[in-house]
Amino acid sequence: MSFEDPTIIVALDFSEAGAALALARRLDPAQCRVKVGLELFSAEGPAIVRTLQGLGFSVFLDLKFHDIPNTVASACARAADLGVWMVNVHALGGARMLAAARQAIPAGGPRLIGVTILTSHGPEDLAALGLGDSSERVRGLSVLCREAGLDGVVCSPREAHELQDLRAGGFVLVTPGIRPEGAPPDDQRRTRTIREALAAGADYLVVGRPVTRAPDPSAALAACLAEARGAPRPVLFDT
Ligand SMILES: O=C(O)c1cc(=O)[nH]c(=O)n1[C@@H]1O[C@H](COP(=O)(O)O)[C@@H](O)[C@H]1O
Repeated sequence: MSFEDPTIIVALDFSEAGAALALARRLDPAQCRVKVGLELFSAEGPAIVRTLQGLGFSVFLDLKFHDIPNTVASACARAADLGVWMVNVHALGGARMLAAARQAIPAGGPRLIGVTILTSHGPEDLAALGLGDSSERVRGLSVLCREAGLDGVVCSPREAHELQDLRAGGFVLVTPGIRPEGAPPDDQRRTRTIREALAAGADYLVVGRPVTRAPDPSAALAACLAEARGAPRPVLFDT
């Protein structure tokens, strides 16, 4: 892990700016990035993004856009205006929606990432949705995202090792569903530890409650960083 490229993204899932900023101020922007998701953005809007940027954080705007191509493209353009580091859309929006999102983000704008299959989905959820096996589905959607020119995907750390061939050329794997050994999964279903996720070839790890709801969030993040530093990483052969 280097100063320029923190691997861990802390999910600031809070209901208002005060709590989110109190937590952010205990974190070091050189050590982690932060994610603003549906809850915090719905409460505080673009202002919270700008405040976090002002504190020195690069921000992943996680609003998981999923709509008709024109609507998603316009939303991506507005996200790019905010100067965020990363933004995501649902891969299940399909090839035309992904292509429209890609076109809407200017060169040098945020990294555009496709959410494949949510890490909260287990086999029963996938069966009920008619989506079948998660690894096959994640691979198919990841290929779709790559073909549309996206910069990477969100997948579970359980699928990361099967997507290593797609990482050539800088396509990144972002993995939420991170839980320390023995910790409760909460609503997540496809989880792994930090060490396992990095060993499987994830590029960025999204960590929420294990840090933000810890009695000492700074110590919890320090433990995550130590685990990340000690993790083996697969060698990436660029073809
Ligand atoms: O796109 C995401 O960030 C995301 C995708 C996914 O499949 N699963 C998932 O958990 N997330 C987000 O990652 C974070 C995980 O939080 P914790 O479960 O608290 O670690 C939440 O903010 C989710 O919204």
